[in-house]
Amino acid sequence: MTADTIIAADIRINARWLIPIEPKGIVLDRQTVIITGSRITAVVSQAEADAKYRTRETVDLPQHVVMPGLINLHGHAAMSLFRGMADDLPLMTWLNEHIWPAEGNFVSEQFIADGTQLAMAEMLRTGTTTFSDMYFFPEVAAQAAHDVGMRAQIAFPLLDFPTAWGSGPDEYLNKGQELISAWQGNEFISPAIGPHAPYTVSDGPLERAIHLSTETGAPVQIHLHETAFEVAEATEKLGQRPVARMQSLGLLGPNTQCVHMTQMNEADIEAIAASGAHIVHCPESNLKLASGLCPVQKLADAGINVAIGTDGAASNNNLDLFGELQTAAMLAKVVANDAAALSAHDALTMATLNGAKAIGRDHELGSLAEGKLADIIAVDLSDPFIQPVYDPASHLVYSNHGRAVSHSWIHGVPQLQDGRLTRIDVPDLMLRVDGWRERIRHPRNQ
Ligand SMILES: CSC[C@H]1O[C@@H](n2cnc3c(O)ncnc32)[C@H](O)[C@@H]1O
Ligand SMILES: [Zn+2]
Repeated sequence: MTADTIIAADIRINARWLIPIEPKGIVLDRQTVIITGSRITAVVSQAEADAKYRTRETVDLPQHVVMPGLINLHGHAAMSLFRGMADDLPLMTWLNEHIWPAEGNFVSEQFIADGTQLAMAEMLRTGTTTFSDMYFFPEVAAQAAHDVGMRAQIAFPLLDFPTAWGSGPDEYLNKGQELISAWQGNEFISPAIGPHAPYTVSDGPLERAIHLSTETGAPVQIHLHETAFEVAEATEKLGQRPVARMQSLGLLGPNTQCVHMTQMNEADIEAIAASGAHIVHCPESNLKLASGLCPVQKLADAGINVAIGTDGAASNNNLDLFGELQTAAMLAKVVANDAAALSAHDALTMATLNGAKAIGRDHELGSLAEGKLADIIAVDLSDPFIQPVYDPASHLVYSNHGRAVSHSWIHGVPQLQDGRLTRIDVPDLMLRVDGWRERIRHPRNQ
């Protein structure tokens, strides 16, 4: 090889193991990922990298598995400030008696800025590089994610009633339109439309949300079939199950992400499959609020794309997507009565490529391949809790927790180095978070 055949690049990551996600089920040994600017320009053996590439930086990860960054497809980031505030309650009691009153008292632009940063710190520490958010002041959340350099789908909220962010559907939709105009086409932030749920949004605003989605191409994300109560109440009051109502309104389609999806019958599954809508599975929130079970394997067998999300830290109570995968894989087996349901590799695909598909970005995110964006994580498998290593995919899902994530890059920019965040001032953030704890827990607010 002569000097002029040597290729110049920016970063070289030498990994002990590599899980590219595509092709599915593959684990490669001693591979190198080459990054040039924001993209992966090669995935080659370390010997080939030695011969062909010269980079300005080399990162040796001799005990690590390298894979695409995780995609947390459903959450309410700033609700991290309400973590542990109201536990052991069913959904409607949790919302009506605790969360909605607290949101009325505390949600403001500063609450969103600080809470979103807290959530991003946790997500980055545990391997997430792209997240989806549905919460108030989405313009503040979008700016917060952009400032840190995280990728995010930011869905503006749509409800029938007033909140800290607006007086009702007209204002939510007007402000939402502004959010879409401001961020559409941005490489980091994808604006989206977030009608809260069938029981909080009536037909008129839902139809306007569908129209806005068709007009702008912005995806819709909605909580749907979260609890048995939701389905029973809708059936009794409206004579229709929520999935059927969404189908007749025209909300189901390839640009729609349905979150939770418990209590599904055969007709619901058929309707979702035929529409091409995506499902976002949130197993830990479903378990903690005793909401119900999502039949993940059955949905996948029906050809539905199933992604995964943590939901907010007030109902989970963490944003560790590796922990969520463990729960998802374990639960899928019981629900399907089949220990082979949702294998470790299927679970990893759910948190990467399936998430990318749901937001329409699988051409550039969700796997490690030449030309894709350099959103990459490394997990250190050297600790006793994760040894010995026969199959790194098994450990990532069944033995790991996000605490073993050591490095991450988003758009080729390092976000986590040896477990330390590069773009968030954690001590300063903790002071602000503690200020919120004092305000929220002050006796006058009890
Ligand atoms: C439309 S802004 C988000 C709105 O949703 C509330 N919320 C948080 N978690 C859940 C959940 O699991 N189901 C339904 N609603 C949820 C949040 O508190 C905001 O008010
Ligand atoms: Zn939610």
